[in-house]
Amino acid sequence: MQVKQVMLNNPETLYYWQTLADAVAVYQRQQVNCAPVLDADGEVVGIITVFRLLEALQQGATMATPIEEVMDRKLVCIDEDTGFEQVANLPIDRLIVLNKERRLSGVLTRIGLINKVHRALEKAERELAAVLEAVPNGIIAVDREGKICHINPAAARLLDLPVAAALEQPAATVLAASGLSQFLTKAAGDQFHKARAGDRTLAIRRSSITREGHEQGVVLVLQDISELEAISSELQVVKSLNRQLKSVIEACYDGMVVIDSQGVVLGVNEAYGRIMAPGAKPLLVGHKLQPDATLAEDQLHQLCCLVRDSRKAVTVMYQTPAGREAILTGSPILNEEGTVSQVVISIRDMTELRHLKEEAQRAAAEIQALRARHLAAPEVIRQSPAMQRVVDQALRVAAVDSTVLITGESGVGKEVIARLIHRHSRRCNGPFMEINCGAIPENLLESELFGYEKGAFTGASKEGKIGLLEVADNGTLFLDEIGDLPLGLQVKLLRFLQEQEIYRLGGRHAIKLNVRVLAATNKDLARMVREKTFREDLYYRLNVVPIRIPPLRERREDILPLARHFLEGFNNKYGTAKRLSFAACKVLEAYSWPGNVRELQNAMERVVIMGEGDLIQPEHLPLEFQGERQEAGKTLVLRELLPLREAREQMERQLITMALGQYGSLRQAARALGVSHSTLLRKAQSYELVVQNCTEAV
Ligand SMILES: Nc1ncnc2c1ncn2[C@@H]1O[C@H](COP(=O)(O)OP(=O)(O)OP(=O)(O)O)[C@@H](O)[C@H]1O
Repeated sequence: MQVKQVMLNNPETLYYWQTLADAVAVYQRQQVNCAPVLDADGEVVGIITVFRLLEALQQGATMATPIEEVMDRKLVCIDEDTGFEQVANLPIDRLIVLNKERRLSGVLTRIGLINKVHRALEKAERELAAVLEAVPNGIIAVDREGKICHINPAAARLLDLPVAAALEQPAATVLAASGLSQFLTKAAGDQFHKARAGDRTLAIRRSSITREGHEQGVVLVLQDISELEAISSELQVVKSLNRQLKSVIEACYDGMVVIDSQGVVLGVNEAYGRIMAPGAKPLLVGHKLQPDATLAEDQLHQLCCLVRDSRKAVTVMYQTPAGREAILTGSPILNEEGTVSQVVISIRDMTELRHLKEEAQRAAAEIQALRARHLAAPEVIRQSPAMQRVVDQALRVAAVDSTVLITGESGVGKEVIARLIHRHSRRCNGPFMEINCGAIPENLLESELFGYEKGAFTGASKEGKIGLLEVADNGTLFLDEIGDLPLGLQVKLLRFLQEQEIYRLGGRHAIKLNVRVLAATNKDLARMVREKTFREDLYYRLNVVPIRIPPLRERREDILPLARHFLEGFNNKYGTAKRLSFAACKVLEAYSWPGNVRELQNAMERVVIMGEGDLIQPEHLPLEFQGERQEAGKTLVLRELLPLREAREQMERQLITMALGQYGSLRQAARALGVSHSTLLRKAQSYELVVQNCTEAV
């Protein structure tokens, strides 16, 4: 055979020879013991070892001899398809590569093999390095000894150190500087962890590199999530703000609609439907407002246009088809260019608000009335037949719903009787309201009684006010000092008594009520009618049932029971134990009591507070009592200037009362007064006095 050349395992070195002897010499010189054999075309046709070659040559072998026959036993045969990776770890020195016909196609020594593997690995490594450099995540590979065997630029950047300073360094030390060494240990597991490194937030994941179940190293993947975190927290804030805004709008008692510049509804709450279009199809987000769709929608559309054009907040009033009154305020939201990007419309239901206010006022007034009623339980103390008659009358009249006019001097107990009537009437569970017509200026009195609508007059409260008549609905209104009611109001009161309905000041709607009116006066209303200072029609309307309470001096039997009643009350109040001496009782009984029961009540309180000792003597009583005692029987006491006719009437009334009280008989009394029996009877009748033993009620 003609062997032209032998290629040694070192591919860079080619040796040419003419004879086999040359080849053998090359082998020996290179100190190798095997080599491929190439044919004349340069194709590797076999492998041959030095010793086997010599041996085979000696035995006359040719290149056609099967390879197994000349193969060194230490060699392993592989075919061309077997990968380098699979044989790289085999404990062999030589590798023979066969072609398909199982003929030798090449040979690799360990060095050549490793070189080849290395080259492949280096290529793969270069490709991997390029990939690792390109990825934005930081990657740190740590070998079995715990040293960093790879760190990509992203990781070096995140840890703020040069790649060279980290490579081959103990990973625990390098990562300790950034506080990340804990993630090297198995305890960190293979899930993501969040950690701070400098001013960054990192997501870290640890992966083990294992071979045959043993950990060979660790790879840490680092990701900078600072921006992500910031964006995510911003997103959270925006989401939560959005949620808050939605719930605020929804929780609003007022209606709210947000509309964009094109008239498309961006948001609407439930209150909108309740106020503007109850029961109608709801206004939906995304709906474009149409000018002529519904009244409510048309209103929104118009308001939106007004706000868009003026770029200012606009307020309009709107009356819903159901008769509700609403105030709509549209406010613009301007964008950076200064044009209106959205319009926020708030809708306030004034009807509801007004009703609520009235309800609250009524409730407050009723509470006050209830309290007053419970606090002032009218215990009517009486001993005299005259007062007993008054009480009987009151109880009788309580059962019917008529108007009552209670007359009598100041402090006789008119209010007490009024309360008694209310308490025993069907209305006793309703309010008892009272007003002193003489204590309130005329202009105020009207609004107090009838109430007023908002803006009815200058200075009126914006929301309007409910009047006492309305508060007293289903109850009783006690008009004290009715004689002081101005003429203008007398007309209004009369109208109310006839119609049982009122108009508030500035109001156009009649309000139906169910109120019983009790009136009281210490004035002579009949005379006022004559003098045209009190309306006759009202007088007769009020005077349906008249009750006259006699002054205390005309019912002296009541003085001591009342005095003891008040004394007991004040003893309880002030923790005293005062009682009246016989002499003091006589003084009290003799006194004329111009201030009536109220004066007696005040006197008892003064004595309890000021008097010394428990037994009240005449000297403990107010000075005017003593003076009158001395003067009593001699002269008539006048305390104030009054018209002669009134003085004469008072005097006559007193004298007739005294005479009747003293003699008990009309004739004897007439004789004592020096008038005829019929004159006395006529006068007693005109003064509405009771004449006992002679006639019944006069
Ligand atoms: N018969 C009575 N029994 C118990 N207390 C009485 C009686 N009469 C009057 N009083 C008390 O005397 C005081 C005055 O009574 P009241 O206010 O009813 O009189 P009035 O006639 O309405 O007075 P005015 O004309 O000033 O309005 C009240 O404190 C009342 O409680």
